[in-house]
Amino acid sequence: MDEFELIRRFVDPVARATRNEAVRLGPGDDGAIQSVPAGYELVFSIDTMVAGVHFPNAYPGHCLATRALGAAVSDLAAMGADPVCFTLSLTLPHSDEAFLSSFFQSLSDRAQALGVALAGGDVTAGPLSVSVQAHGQVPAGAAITRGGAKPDQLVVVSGTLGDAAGALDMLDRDRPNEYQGALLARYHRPEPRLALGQRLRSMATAAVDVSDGLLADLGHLLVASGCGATIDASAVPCSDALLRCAGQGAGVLALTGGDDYELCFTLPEVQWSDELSETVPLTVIGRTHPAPGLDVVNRPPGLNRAMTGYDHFGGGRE
Ligand SMILES: Nc1ncnc2c1ncn2[C@@H]1O[C@H](COP(=O)(O)OP(=O)(O)O)[C@@H](O)[C@H]1O
Ligand SMILES: Cc1ncc(C[n+]2csc(CCOP(=O)(O)OP(=O)(O)O)c2C)c(N)n1
Ligand SMILES: [Mg+2]
Repeated sequence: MDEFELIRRFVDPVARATRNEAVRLGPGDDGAIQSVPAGYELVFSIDTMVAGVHFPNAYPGHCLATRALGAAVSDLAAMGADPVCFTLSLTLPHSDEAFLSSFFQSLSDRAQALGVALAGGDVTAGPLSVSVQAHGQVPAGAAITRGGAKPDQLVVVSGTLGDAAGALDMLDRDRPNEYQGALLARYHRPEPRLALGQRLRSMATAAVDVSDGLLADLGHLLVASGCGATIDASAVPCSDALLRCAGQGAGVLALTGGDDYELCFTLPEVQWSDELSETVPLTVIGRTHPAPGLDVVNRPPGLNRAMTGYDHFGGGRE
């Protein structure tokens, strides 16, 4: 199958199935055209996933599609944006039909569920990697950035942390038990917290999605905001599945493991209410303060000072 047949057979049907009215021109031209309503701003972000780095070298096409799209759209959630469309850059060692059908079928299903249209992309031959640029929109001025946290605000996280990192050493398991299966699902199928991000638009002062690890990503938020925080490690939410699979190791995974794509955000205390947890459970894990730095109390066994999260040039989890 040549490049153009691949586009005709696999890309075009997904573009048709996911099409929305904001995409005025989809795949087929030199560029795509997206209309942004008056009073809105475009939010966009690109993420690349490389075989052997972000996913195992032997990885089913359908898992790769859900993982790459979920991770990319998660950045829109962290900004409080409404998802609109995406472009896809695919580098493939060869045009394997079975792999491509599985990849594009799952891409189509997931894109429809997340409300993003495939607007364009690129296909090249080479070592397997996938880049997804996600586009969203927000009312002008309403995006949540990493830089708005102020001292004496709550530090909150969604869902549970450490699950996807807990799955790393079971990725090649044929028959996972129920708990291992739950962790693997978190790794293969990231769930961008879109509804939460949109809800937080008028409330959170800063937000980040947890891709590298909580300590690393919250650290980025604090540096951007020019303040510090103290968090209680024993308050960081871990799933039952992680506790059963990782035991004593769960605490370190929750603080330093990446790939969960939960949101971590700061909130003035007056904005806190239980009903914020409607779409996903939320947990207050600490509070910001004027002095820079991230302090962790009730540190779990095995957490050393240098561990924060994934660094591509620092040898993985530091
Ligand atoms: N090659 C690059 N060119 C321009 N900006 C970059 C590049 N790599 C990273 N950045 C920017 O640096 C910031 C941090 O990147 P990253 O850690 O990848 O963010 P995220 O976790 O949201 O994907 C982002 O704002 C991103 O746009
Ligand atoms: C097979 C495999 N999958 C996943 C990981 C863990 N991992 C790889 S990259 C990464 C960080 C997230 O990727 P990055 O490109 O930094 O995403 P971004 O922060 O830009 O969203 C993590 C936690 C691993 N070590 N091995
Ligand atoms: Mg990135």
